[in-house]
Amino acid sequence: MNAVEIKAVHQRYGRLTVLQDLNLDLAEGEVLGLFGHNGAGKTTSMKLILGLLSPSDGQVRVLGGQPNDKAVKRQLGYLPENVIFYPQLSGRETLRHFARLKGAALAQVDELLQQVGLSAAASRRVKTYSKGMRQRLGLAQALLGEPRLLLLDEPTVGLDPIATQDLYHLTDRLRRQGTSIIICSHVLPGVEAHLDRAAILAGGRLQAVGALAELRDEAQLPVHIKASGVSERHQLIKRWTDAGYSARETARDGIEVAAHSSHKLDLLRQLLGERSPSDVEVVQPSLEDLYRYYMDRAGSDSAGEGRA
Ligand SMILES: Nc1ncnc2c1ncn2[C@@H]1O[C@H](COP(=O)(O)OP(=O)(O)OP(=O)(O)O)[C@@H](O)[C@H]1O
Repeated sequence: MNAVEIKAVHQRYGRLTVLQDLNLDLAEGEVLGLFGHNGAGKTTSMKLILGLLSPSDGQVRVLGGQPNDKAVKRQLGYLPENVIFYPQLSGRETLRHFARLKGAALAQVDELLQQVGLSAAASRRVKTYSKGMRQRLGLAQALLGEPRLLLLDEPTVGLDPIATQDLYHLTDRLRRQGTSIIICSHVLPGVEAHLDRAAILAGGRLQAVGALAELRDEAQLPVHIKASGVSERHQLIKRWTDAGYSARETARDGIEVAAHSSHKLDLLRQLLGERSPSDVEVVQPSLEDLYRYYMDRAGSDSAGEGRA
């Protein structure tokens, strides 16, 4: 059974269609990144999964049931984009309040405060918390009741680099325990190593979904080979430029060449065999590169639709 099944969903607000024919599944224990521009439809998709909205058309099933079923809701955890708490309550009181609302064990509260690094601040009022601390409290709130499905909307906003890493280590651990997770984020660097698949939305349409390797295969973006300490690099650059590659000099006897992935090994052999570089790095297209590719493609598609 999939944790989430979204089939042929259209979502309209009045006359505005914000999701068009959305089809998306999430397997149990899978981590999916959901990306898209402002207004692409990410939060709307989350709200459909949470049962806060009913689809105008199509079907959404969550953990084998209806999203608004109470038994299903109890197994969901949600970190909203803007977390709002009662400022007068302490962190611990806040979590106890949410635990009661959710029917989760109060015994979890201190354990979760520790997990998100808020034990020392547990008795302080939330109004004295920094933005990052409030975000961590929001995360602890989402983890109450050991959810089988966790939805995280912009979870790293306000988190410092170590707290961001800790968050991703936590999602890694939850995934190993079988939790299904959807992460919506505009902060792409750092997240890709923690995803099974990425989904890219633009203008309410799903532009791409798959493992990063699959998206790389589809997008056919170039791999960049960078090397430093290359002897007689001008000859090599000339040879590669003549062969149609985009090659250039970089600092400190460096060289950089962009090539289709299928040419990578051949270029590496030439580089390593003849020029004995002091260092070599192969840079695959990043999630950001893929995101930009699919956004550009969506832009030119809709321009095409406009002309038709
Ligand atoms: N309650 C509402 N009534 C009318 N339109 C809405 C409502 N909620 C969202 N929208 C519109 O639906 C579209 C998708 O919004 P949504 O919040 O899902 O986008 P998002 O991808 O989460 O954006 P962001 O990255 O800015 O959070 C936008 O055009 C938005 O203006």
